[in-house]
Amino acid sequence: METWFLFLLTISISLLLKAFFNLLFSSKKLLYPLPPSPPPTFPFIGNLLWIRKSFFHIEQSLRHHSRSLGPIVTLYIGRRPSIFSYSHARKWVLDILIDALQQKAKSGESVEVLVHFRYAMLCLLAFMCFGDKLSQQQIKEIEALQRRAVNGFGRFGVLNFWPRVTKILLRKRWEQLFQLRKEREDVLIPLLRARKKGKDKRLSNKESDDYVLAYVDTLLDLELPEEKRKLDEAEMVTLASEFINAGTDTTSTALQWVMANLVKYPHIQVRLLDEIKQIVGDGVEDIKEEDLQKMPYLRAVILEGLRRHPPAHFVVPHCVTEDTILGGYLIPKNSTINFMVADMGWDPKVWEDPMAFKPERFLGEEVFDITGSREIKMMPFGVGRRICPGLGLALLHLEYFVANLIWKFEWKAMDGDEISLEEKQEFTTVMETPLMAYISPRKS
Ligand code: HEM
Repeated sequence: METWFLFLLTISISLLLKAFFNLLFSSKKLLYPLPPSPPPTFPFIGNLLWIRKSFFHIEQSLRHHSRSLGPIVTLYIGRRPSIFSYSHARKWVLDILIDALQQKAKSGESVEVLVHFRYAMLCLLAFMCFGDKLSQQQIKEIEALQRRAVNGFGRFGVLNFWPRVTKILLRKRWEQLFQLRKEREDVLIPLLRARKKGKDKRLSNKESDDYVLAYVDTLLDLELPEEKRKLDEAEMVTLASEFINAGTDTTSTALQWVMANLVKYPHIQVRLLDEIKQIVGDGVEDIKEEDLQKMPYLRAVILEGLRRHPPAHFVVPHCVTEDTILGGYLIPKNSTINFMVADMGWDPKVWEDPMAFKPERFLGEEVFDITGSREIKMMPFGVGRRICPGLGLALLHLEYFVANLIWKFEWKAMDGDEISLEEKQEFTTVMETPLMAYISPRKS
C-alpha cells in the first residue's frame, strides 16, 4: 500500500512540475524565441553552435549547414585584389595612434598601450567592415558593446547546456543576453542601412580610387546557396560584429606582447630599428607597406611573439567526423576536441630554449610556414581548412604597426620596472600586468 502511495505521489509531483514549467514557458515574460533544438548528431558541438546561433540570432543555421563566418571572411578577403587595398585606411589609423601616443610622450607620462592599440584596431576593422570612417562616438559605442560581449563569454557560456532548464534557473542571464543583442542591433543596424542606401551611388563610382568593397557589401550581396535566400539584418549584424571581434582583440593582444618584449629586451629593439633604417634610409616619415616584405628580422620578431605569446591558447572547438586513432588512443566520432596551441609553441622537443624570446630562430634560408601545411611546429592561427581566415591581414597589421611604432618612438620601461610576462585569461590571453611604457619621439 505504502509503495503504491509513493508511486502515485511521485507521478503527481512530476505532473505538477511539468504543469509549472509549461506555465513558465508560456508566460509572456519568458517568451524569448528559442532557435530550433541543437542538431542531434553532434551532441556537444551541436549545443555550442546552437548557442552561438541563439546568441547571435542566426536562426537559419548559417554554421550548421556548412556555412560559417570563416568561409565568408575568406570569401570577402579573397575578393579584393590584395589585402593591401586598405592602405589608406591603415595610414589613417596609424596617424590616429601616433597622435595619441605623441600626446602622451609630450606629457612625460607612461602609456598604457593596450588601450590605444585596441582603439586603433577597432577603427581599422570597423572601416573594413562598414566601408566608412566612423566617428569617435560610434567607435566608442561599438567598443563598449564589444567589451560587454567579450566579457560575457564566460558568463553566457553556461547557457550552452540544457537551455530549457537554464531558461528557468538562469532567467536573468538570458535576459541580459537578449538585451545585449538588442543593443548591438540598435548600434549596428543604422550603419548597415546607411551602407545599403549608398550602394548604387558607390557602384557608379567603382573605378575611382575612393571605392572600397566593405565586408557588409559582400553580406548584402550574399545568397545562402542551400536555402536560396539573402541574409536578414540580424544575421548580418551578427557576422559584422564577429568580424570586428575576431580581429580586434587578437591583433591588439599580439601587438602588446610584441611591444612588451621589445621594451624588455632593448637589444632586440635596436636590431629591429637598424634593419628598418637599412631598408628605408634616414628621414622618411612613415614605413610603407611595400617595405615590410624586405624586413626578415621584423617578420621574425612577429613570429616569435606569436609563438611565445599566442593570443589564443586554444582554437575554436573542433569535432571529429569519424573514429580516429591518434597516438594510440581512439577518438570516437563526434567527440569535441581542441588543441593546446601555446604548449605546442613551447615544446622543448621542437624548440630550443622555448621560453626565451629569440626572434633569430626564425631567420634562415627557408621562409617559416605558419599555416602548418608542411609540418606543424606551432599554430597560433590554427591549421587546416578552419585556419584563421584573417591570418594574412593580421600579419600585415602586426608588421605595419610594429615597424612604425619602433621607427617613430623609443620604447622604455618605467625606471626600475621589470616587465612582467605573466599571463591572464580574458577573451584572449593577455598580459596580467598591462604594459606601461615610456615613449619618446626618435630624432630622425
Ligand atoms: C594575431 C591575430 C589573430 C590571431 C592570433 C587569430 C587566431 C585565430 C584562431 C586560433 C582561430 C581558430 C582557428 C581554428 O578554430 O582552428 C581563428 C579563427 C578566426 N579568425 Fe582569427 N586570429 C587573428 C586575427 C584575425 C583577424 C584580423 C580576423 C578578421 C578580420 C580574424 C577572423 C577570424 C575568423 C572569422 C575566425 C573563425 C574561422 C572559422 O570559424 O572557420 N582573425 N583566429
